[in-house]
Amino acid sequence: MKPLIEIRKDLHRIPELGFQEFKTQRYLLELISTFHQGNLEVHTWETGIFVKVKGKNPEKTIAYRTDMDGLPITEETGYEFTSMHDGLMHACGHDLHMTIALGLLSRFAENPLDDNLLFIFQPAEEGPGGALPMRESELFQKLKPDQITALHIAPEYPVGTIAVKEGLLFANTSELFIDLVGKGGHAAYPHFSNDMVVAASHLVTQMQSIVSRNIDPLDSAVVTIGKITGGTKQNIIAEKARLEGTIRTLSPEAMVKVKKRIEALVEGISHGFDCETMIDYGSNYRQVDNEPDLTREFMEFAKQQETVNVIECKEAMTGEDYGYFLEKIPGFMFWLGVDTPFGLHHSKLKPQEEAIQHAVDLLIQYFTFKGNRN
Ligand SMILES: CC(=O)N[C@@H](CCC[C@H](N)C(=O)O)C(=O)O
Repeated sequence: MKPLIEIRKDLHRIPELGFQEFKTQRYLLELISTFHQGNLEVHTWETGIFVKVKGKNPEKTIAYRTDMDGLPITEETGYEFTSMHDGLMHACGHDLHMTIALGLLSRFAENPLDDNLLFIFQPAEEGPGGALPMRESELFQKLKPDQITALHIAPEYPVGTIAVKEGLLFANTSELFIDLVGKGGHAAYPHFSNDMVVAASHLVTQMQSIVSRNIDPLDSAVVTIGKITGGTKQNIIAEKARLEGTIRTLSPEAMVKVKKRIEALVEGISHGFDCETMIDYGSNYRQVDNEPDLTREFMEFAKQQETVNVIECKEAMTGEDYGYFLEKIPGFMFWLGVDTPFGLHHSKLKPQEEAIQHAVDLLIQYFTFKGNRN
């Protein structure tokens, strides 16, 4: 097999958006077809893939899940293997996550464990969310694992460090799209128009009070508007404006509360500015809740590995639709240190590639510990 570092470069060159991971799927299938096939069962699902490695004497199935999609970001890493797809980039580490899965799969294809392993290559993590429909698919119901593991790269930790905690690791998320429609007109005659740039600006400012005034200070939430569009030209009053954002909370209850407040403020804007408003919550992800016993066992196991530094971290406001797998299957996710100054979703994100082999070595040990009975 090609060195893992080269595989990661190949995958890095071809980022694709959610449910459009056609080249990525083809690349993965071609590579997997070069692995020892005797113990493998390969199934495609939409642009994703399930690969079962049949165990020698299986009593259970242990799953490893990786995401597959990239982000709509124009890459600025300066890599010689930079994205070949204009405006798209693997800026959240899914190229590394997939490479780690391939490293594990090639190893266990040749040397199966007593138990079955299931590799889940999941599309559309960044949106609209592949985990829930994949989990609900007939295929998954047939292959259903007893335990599941996943990792996410962490720019802030050195290579060799993993960070994890029992219970809540990632937040509940909801996308947020708000459309405002008023009345356009000549910039010199504001009194004949109904300006949606002004209405949208008020709404953005008002929404800042939700976290500071409606959420218990000892709880936490995020309301971020990441994109505003509106209007057509500098001397035309904008008839339409659109806000695009995301909501993050540490409990499903707080998510309901934040949404209620947004709805009340949006209704206020539509009365106050005499405009039409529409709210769309896009895709919603369930919190990532690590099952305590398996997480503790994994942490204890990892601490015994000489090359691994284990940190007990705090929960983060990032989201992950992997939470939907954890809703039904006991398991956990952990952060993998990749030591880079630029954060997730940044156009200059350059994870240290040694982290790949580090994760593969750790997970070979861990799956062998969990899936062999001698
Ligand atoms: C790990 C990570 O960065 N995940 C994404 C998940 C996207 C959630 C959804 N599309 C949203 O924007 O709310 C994140 O942004 O946390």
